Amino acid sequence: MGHLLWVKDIEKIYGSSRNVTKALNGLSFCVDSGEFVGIMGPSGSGKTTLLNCISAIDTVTTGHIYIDGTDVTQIKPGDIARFRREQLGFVFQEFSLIDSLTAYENISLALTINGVPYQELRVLVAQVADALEISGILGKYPGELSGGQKQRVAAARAIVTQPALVLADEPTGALDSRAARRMLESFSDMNKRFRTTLLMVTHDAAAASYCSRILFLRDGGIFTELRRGSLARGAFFKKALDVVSLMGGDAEDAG
Ligand SMILES: Nc1ncnc2c1ncn2[C@@H]1O[C@H](COP(=O)(O)OP(=O)(O)OP(=O)(O)O)[C@@H](O)[C@H]1O
Repeated sequence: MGHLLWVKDIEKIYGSSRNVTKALNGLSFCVDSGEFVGIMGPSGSGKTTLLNCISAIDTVTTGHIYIDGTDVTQIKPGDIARFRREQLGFVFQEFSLIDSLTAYENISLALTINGVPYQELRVLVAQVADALEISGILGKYPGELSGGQKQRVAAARAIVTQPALVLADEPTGALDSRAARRMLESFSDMNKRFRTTLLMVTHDAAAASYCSRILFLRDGGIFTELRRGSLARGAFFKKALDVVSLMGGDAEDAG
């Protein structure tokens, strides 16, 4: 099949006969291994619904979603948690770290659950901590970290299991612009260094300009897509802004 993620003709309909919302409307696209793909689109265009369907948090009404050849829509309920733990990494706007665990423990938790031997676990955590420049704060608790540090710990936790795909939903939404930039540089670095495949929902064209490709959703379908190619980030940002304004959004915020 060749593609790491293949979203094939999905529809997601919420509600019953009198109050129906088609959140996703015949949506199809592919992501290759090693891509860093941004998802943009106005509020209500289906971005979160899409991430929820890809991660089997929600079910599609029709269609199929393949991750590394496995049809997510056909996974038995009892196998979903394991599939998520082994194949996916998540980064959310609100960090979702466990406050009673140190940064090190937060990052290594999934490895412990997966039964990774202690020595191997130490090496894996050290490697991602180094890449995300958080080696010096691994002993701290989330309450002792800045927003940007917390988000880099969350990113380390997402990639330490070497998942097929990392899903990020507004990962810079709660960060100031400097911390956001650093986080996005970390994502870019993770993408290049570990060949991590990333799918990132964002309202922010500047954040999306770190991606190699941006998919623009409207009314639950693909409005258009942009490829960065050899463009400098600034030029890609301008192209993304043009699409945002064409879609009727605001220059700073497509939502
Ligand atoms: N649980 C639900 N029940 C009914 N309708 C829903 C539900 N979740 C989402 N929707 C509807 O589906 C559509 C897509 O919503 P979704 O949250 O995916 O959009 P979004 O692009 O992520 O928006 P935002 O940028 O505001 O987060 C919207 O019209 C929304 O009202």
